[in-house]
Amino acid sequence: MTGELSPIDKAKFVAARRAADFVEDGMRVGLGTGSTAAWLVRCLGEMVREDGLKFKGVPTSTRTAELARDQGIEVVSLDEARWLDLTIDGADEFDGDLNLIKGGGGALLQEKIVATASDRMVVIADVGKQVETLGAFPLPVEIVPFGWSATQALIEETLVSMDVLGRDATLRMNGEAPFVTDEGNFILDLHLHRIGNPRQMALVLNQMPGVVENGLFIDICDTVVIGYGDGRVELRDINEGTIAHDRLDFVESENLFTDLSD
Ligand SMILES: O=C[C@H](O)[C@H](O)[C@H](O)COP(=O)(O)O
Repeated sequence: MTGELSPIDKAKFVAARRAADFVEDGMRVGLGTGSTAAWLVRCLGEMVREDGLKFKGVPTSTRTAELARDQGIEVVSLDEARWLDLTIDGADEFDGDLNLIKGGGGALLQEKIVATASDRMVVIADVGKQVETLGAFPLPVEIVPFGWSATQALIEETLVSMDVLGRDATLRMNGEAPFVTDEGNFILDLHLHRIGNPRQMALVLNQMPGVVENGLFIDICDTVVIGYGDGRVELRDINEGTIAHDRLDFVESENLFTDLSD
């Protein structure tokens, strides 16, 4: 069964499985969105059902909320939890300073609010998400629908003077209609290729009237769990660098892996 899954899926799985061990009884935990975070939610569901793990999960999207409930996880809102011990989420890119691009799945706004309300953010990612400089992945920016093309024009104009290689901002579509986020907004994907100064970019974007939030997560992530297709995982901490190398035994975890991928 494991042989039918791609190395990238295995890498996502092992990162998620390793990070699930950070969750302890009684914690309030932010649950990310995306394919890697979905592995995490399934792993945690298994731990709730099989091992009696007890924690409250705060989802970062309606789809994560649905999956978490299906898995038997107790789901509460951020307003009920107020403050979280931990958030575990995926990323589209991470750099050497553990700064991130997120929002490929359109959930960046709730993800940033939840991660910022947490004592610790752990990112789970396959090694292909690691980059020297952020920006090859188009940067998602959540904008209000009103006057969206004026916001698009303002962003493109502003990018001309910044340390980026591209300036196209394309409206994300869902078939024939604009993609709409859980908060009822649109997404512009900025094709920058290289973001020389992510901190400055994040500040400049968030100062524009139509912009709600951008997908740059600066100084938010504390730890990255990097998964490899052969089962290896590396834990990298913002202060201490690499803190552990592990390997998940696919033979031992094959049942879990098989059950979860159904
Ligand atoms: O909006 C989506 C999120 O930021 C995801 O965490 C990110 O796009 C990574 O997703 P995936 O794990 O599917 O690559």
